[in-house]
Amino acid sequence: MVAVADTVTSPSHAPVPRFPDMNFTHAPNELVLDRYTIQRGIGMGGFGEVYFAISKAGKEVALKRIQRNLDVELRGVSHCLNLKHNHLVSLHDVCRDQEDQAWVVMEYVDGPNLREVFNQHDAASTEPTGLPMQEIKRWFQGMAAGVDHLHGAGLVHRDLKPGNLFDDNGVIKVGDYGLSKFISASHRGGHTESVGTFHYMAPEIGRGQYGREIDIYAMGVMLFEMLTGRTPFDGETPQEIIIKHLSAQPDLSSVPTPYRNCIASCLEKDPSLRPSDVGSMMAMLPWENAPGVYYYASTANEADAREAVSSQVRADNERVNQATAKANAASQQSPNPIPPVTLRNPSPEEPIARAVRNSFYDLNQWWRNLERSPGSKFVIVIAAAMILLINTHWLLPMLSLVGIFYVPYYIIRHMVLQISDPDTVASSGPDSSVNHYAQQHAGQFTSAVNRDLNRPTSIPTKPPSKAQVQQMLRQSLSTRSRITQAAEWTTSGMISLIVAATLLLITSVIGLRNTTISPMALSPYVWMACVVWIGSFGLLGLGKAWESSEGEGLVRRLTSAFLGAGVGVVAYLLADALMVPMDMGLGRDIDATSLPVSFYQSSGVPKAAAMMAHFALLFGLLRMWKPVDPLRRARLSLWAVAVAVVGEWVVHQIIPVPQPAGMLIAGGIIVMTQMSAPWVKADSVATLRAMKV
Ligand SMILES: Nc1ncnc2c1ncn2[C@@H]1O[C@H](COP(=O)(O)OP(=O)(O)OP(=O)(O)O)[C@@H](O)[C@H]1O
Repeated sequence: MVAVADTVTSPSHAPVPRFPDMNFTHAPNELVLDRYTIQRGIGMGGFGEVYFAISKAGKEVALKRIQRNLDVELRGVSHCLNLKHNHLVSLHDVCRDQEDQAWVVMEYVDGPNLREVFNQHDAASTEPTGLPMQEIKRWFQGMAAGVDHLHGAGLVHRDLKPGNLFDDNGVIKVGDYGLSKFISASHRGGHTESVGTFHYMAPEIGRGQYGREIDIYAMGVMLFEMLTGRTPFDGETPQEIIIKHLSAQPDLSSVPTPYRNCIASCLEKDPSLRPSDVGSMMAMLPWENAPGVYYYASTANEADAREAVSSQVRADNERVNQATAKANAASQQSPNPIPPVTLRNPSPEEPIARAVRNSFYDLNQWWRNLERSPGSKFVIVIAAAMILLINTHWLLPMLSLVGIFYVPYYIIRHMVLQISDPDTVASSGPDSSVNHYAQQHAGQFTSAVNRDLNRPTSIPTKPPSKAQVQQMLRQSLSTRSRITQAAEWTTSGMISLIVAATLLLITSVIGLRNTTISPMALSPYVWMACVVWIGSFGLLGLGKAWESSEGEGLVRRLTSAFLGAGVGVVAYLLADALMVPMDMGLGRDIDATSLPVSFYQSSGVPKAAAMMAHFALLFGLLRMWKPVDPLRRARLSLWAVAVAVVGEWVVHQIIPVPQPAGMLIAGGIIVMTQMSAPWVKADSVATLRAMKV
């Protein structure tokens, strides 16, 4: 053994040794595995020593030298090499040296691990306190994204704990995944195994069950620790801690209320009672998703998950996770399981977009792992730039062409999926806002119910009534900030703009199929599309403002009528500007001469007042805001469209407007608002009701 840490001549950017007193097997400047020069020892864990080393090409790596007596199945560990994710510490290689010593080569993470952050925080305070909320969110969301990716790939971490979470220049990364599975557990432990390791171990580990629920349990423990500065089950010895895991109930009194339900659920002794996946767990927290982060759901994205791993990995996981399958089968038979709130991304990523994204990711990974000197890398960049420049004459037109076809296809696909997706908690916006909705509804609902019933843990008795569920959902909606609401409104508005453009295309293609296309022929269609969009944008705004309560009917009708009047004015002005003939269809039902002069010209053409009155009556009479309510029964109800069209016809009998434009506008507004407005699917509500909270 050589004491190395204090004799290191490490590069200036290398961090200060964390364990200066430790004895490491390898000394600085020693070449291992024929290509890595040891710089210094970083630390020792349950599996062996970890070194900071530099490859021949100058790349920084962390080398884990597995303890000699451990029985390592390297073939198994190598499966983890397939996993690439922003929130996972990359495993570069797993190999043996000439002495048959096993090594794991991985990405070197410069920043501290969460254990070190906890220690620093503890040192600064006299009694245990939680980390700042922003930090908790950052660490936890990063961990969740990494663990979710592992689970999606069919892997269970098995050793989640603060020491395995790293802060890599602001990006939280999960390390050490998969290793414990391939290293014979019976040999693990050694002199470095600390009591700390046992704080995060789920009770079923003792029975040899290693489903992903053990990771959920560990995440629950860590969330508890981040919030309170203590672990839920503590003790002097491993045995004491294990007994508490097996039998004691966590004391959640020091945990802030919005997090209690989630933690209580994660710390259930019975794995089948825990959230079934990371997405369900995150949905129970009062947080929005980090931008661009989506979670696999237990059932929803299995197809995507399968794509993420090779068949070899799956075969291996099947073998290793048989115990998990048994546990899950048992859980299905167990009485009264709490159904997981599985809320999913409504539109699986478009295949071409995914392929492009993956290619960029692979390119990026290849570049980062490329063992070339900075000089040769520079030459490669210049060569690539030259090749691109020389080919711009055909590349640019081709890209534009792809854009012209691909962008509309992408948008339409996205919209169609939003409507047809059976399990969606729908939203008008991009995926992030869907997840946001899902989280708001599920997470805040459950915590709100518990708050309401003054019940901190999740031991249920009676499911809430439908009215209670609705009230809870509205309550949860009311907690959202104005800025969030405004952002959602704008997103809905953008979606409805696209729907309006699509409607314009469809109606004009049908309407003008036998006519020569001219600006004059096109103008009524453009006019209708504009009016429909303005009407639905206004309604979406009302819907957003009113979504958190049932509201007072008369006030809403009056407000809605005002909005209708505004739509009427805009319709009138636009018709004037676009020179749309406004006398079409007017004489069909009512003789123009019998119309009031203040509303109509002598030719029967409606004045602004007629348009205002018509749409005000329509909007007030039909309660047009109803199709925008996120708790409406169906996302797109054709009944609502039919009612709007018939209602408009009835109003037309009293205050005529051009037809069939009037009916098309009324129907169009209802179609567009329903397609663009967020919606909580009835089944999701039923699932929430079924939760015995
Ligand atoms: N990829 C890495 N980059 C930088 N430091 C690392 C890396 N992996 C591990 N370390 C550090 O090396 C030390 C030992 O890590 P190791 O994972 O072996 O032990 P552990 O997490 O304490 O225990 P266990 O082996 O039970 O997971 C820790 O201080 C850890 O922060």
